Amino acid sequence: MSATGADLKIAGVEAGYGGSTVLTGVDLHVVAGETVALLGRNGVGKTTLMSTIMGFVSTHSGSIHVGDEDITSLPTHARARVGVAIVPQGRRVFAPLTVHNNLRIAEGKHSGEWSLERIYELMPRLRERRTNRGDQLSGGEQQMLAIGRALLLGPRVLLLDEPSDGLAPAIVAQVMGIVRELAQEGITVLLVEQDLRAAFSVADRVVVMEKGRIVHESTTEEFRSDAPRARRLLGVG
Ligand SMILES: Nc1ncnc2c1ncn2[C@@H]1O[C@H](COP(=O)(O)OP(=O)(O)OP(=O)(O)O)[C@@H](O)[C@H]1O
Repeated sequence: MSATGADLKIAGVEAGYGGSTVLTGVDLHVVAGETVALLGRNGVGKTTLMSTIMGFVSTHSGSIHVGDEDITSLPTHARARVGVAIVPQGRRVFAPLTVHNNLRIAEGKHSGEWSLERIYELMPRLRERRTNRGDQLSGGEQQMLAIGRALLLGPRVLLLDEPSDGLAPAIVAQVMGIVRELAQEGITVLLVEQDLRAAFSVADRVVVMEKGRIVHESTTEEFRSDAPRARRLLGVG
C-alpha cells in the first residue's frame, strides 16, 4: 500500500560548522506528499540544510518538525525512526558489498512498508545486478542502490541530494522517473538538484536558497515562466 508522507516544517533554523553559521534562518514547509526542489548557487547551504534535517549538523536555533514530532534535538538514528531518510550526495554505497547485501544491511533496521522485493520491483535493474559489488555498478545503478537503501528505512520524508550528479541525461530521466513514483506513493520529497530540467520534471514547487536562507518560493510552473528571475536567483545562463 502507499506510504504516507509527513509534513516537514523548518522554522527559523540557524546552523553551521563549529563557530561558523551557514544557515541564517531557514523557514520552509514541505506539505505531506509534496515534492519540492531546493535550488541555489554553489555554497549557499543546500547540503548543510539536508545535513541539519538529518542531524549530522546540529541546529543552533529554530525548530524542525516531521508531522507532529519535534526532531530538532534528536540524534540521527531517532530521526530515521520518525521517518526521515537521505540519499546523500555521492551515493555512498558500500563498495565491497554486493547490491543484495547493501540492501540487506538497511533492511535490518526498517520498520516500514518497503521490502527488498518491493525495491526490486521498483528498480528491476538492481535485481539484475544483485550479485555485483557496489564498486562494479554504474553511477545510475549506484544511485538506485542508494535510493533503495533509503527506502528500506520506511521514510515519510525523503531527502535527495543531487541525485543527477555525474549521470548521463538518459539515466537522469530514469532516476527522476523513480522519484516521481515515490512521490505518487505519497512520500514527501525534498530534492537538491543542479540539473534544472530534472528538478522541474518532478517538483510541485521550487524554493531557492541564498546565503543560508530561503529567498524565493513558487510553483514549478510559475518559476519556469519567469526565466530572467530564475537566472538572477540561480546565476545560470
Ligand atoms: N563539513 C563542513 N565543514 C565546514 N564548512 C562546511 C562543511 N560543509 C560545507 N561547509 C561550508 O558551508 C557552506 C555551505 O556549503 P553547502 O555544501 O551546504 O552548500 P551547497 O549549497 O550545498 O553547495 P553545493 O551546491 O556546492 O553542494 C560553504 O561555505 C561550505 O564551505
